[in-house]
Amino acid sequence: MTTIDPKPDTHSAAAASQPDTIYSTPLTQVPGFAFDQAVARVFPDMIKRSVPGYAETVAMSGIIAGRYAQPGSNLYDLGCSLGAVTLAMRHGVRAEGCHIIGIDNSASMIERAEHYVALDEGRVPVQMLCADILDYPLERASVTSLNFVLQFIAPEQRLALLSNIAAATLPGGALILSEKLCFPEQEQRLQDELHLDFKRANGYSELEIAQKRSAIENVLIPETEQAHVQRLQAAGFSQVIRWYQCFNFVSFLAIK
Ligand SMILES: Nc1ncnc2c1ncn2[C@@H]1O[C@H](C[S@+](CC[C@H]([NH3+])C(=O)[O-])CC(=O)[O-])[C@@H](O)[C@H]1O
Ligand SMILES: O=C(O)C(=O)Cc1ccccc1
Repeated sequence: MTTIDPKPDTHSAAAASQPDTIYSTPLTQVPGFAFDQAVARVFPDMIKRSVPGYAETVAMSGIIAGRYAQPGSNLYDLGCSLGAVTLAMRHGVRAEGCHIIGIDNSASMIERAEHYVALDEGRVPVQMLCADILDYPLERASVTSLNFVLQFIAPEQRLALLSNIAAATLPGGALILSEKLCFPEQEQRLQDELHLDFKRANGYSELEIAQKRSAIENVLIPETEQAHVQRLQAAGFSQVIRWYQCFNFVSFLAIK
């Protein structure tokens, strides 16, 4: 029997991460959040402690890649950061002749991602590129991942990006879209509280939580589930399902 070996945690950055203390001391002015060197250094710890369900979306990207990868096609990890999804897809793919391309416009992220990919012993060729996903030409895509990335793209550019992805996707191909959601007022309060409790339980102080919140305001712009589903359909995907949700973080599977 062939078994899938997801391994993203031991193979990638997660094992070697430094603790996230970026917002632990009071800042006179909190700068807008950026994926710079300081963030890249602590990223595995930061995302694990900040995004409920992150490990599951990464691991299941490998499972989804196993089902949807087509022979001789490309798999894209757009906004790949340190390449966690890239490596999960690499260990999930069974089809022959596939290539995986990870793209991120943060040089600090790509530099580190290349290191983790070099340490990984996968059969499928992987390329890590420092580029803007808004103008990178995609082709012959069977599986594309946007794992908590669209939320950082200006809202007016989101439809064009998704339309480009859909146009480059082979019939029957898939897009995995993971996002922070927003909700009608009452549910928003409840989901926010649960997310805050998650951060507290992971050791973040009230100061860290408050300063991070201020840093991501107007940088991470969440939308409703309805807005995402409608836009995915408008972009050219014929079927959209929500396959996962943990508090205010969700993942959709869109099929062309
Ligand atoms: N226009 C752009 N072009 C390229 N990259 C971009 C752009 N805008 C933002 N990014 C990149 O998108 C990534 C978002 S993090 C993704 C986690 C990863 N997917 C993971 O599964 O570990 C999510 C988070 O931190 O919440 C960063 O590395 C940015 O540099
Ligand atoms: O920390 C938060 O509140 C988030 O919404 C998630 C996040 C995770 C990593 C970088 C920026 C935002």
